[in-house]
Amino acid sequence: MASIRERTYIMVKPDGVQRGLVGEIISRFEKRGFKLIAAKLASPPKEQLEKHYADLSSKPFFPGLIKYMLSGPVFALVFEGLDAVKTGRVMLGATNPLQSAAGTIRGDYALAVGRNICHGSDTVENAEKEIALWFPEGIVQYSLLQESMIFE
Ligand SMILES: Nc1ncnc2c1ncn2[C@@H]1O[C@H](COP(=O)(O)OP(=O)(O)OP(=O)(O)O)[C@@H](O)[C@H]1O
Repeated sequence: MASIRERTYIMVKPDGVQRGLVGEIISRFEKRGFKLIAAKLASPPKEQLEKHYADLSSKPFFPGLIKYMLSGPVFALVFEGLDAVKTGRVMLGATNPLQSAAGTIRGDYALAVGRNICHGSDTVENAEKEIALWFPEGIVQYSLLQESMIFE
């Protein structure tokens, strides 16, 4: 059964930050009912981005992906809530924005796969690894007072 304590790592990529979409992306997750438990603007070193995307290191687009991710700051976020990983991916839309449904973040704000605005964890296991990589200092613990209005 899906947990209401499931966590996902969401990252606004450099194009999303430059285009002023940080607030919009946070707002969509907050309005959906997800609890914001960590957030920061960061300029990560190349090694951290290579670690984050290690599973793609053999892809031909990998060098371009790392260059793009190094082109400006990213905004790192962790949200908690029911089925956060899968629902977060649905909210982001398909990897290639040309295939992303309207109403999704990529479907509303992006056109190119190499400029697709945001990242979202693809499994619960990867989410936990990514949260540890991006927030070694830990996340913020607090109670969401409106929780009984979001979950049964
Ligand atoms: N064919 C491609 N050309 C250029 N960039 C690509 C291509 N495929 C993927 N990417 C970039 O690599 C990122 C990671 O690809 P992956 O297949 O893991 O998709 P994803 O899980 O939807 O994306 P993300 O991990 O960023 O959420 C994509 O979001 C995109 O920025």
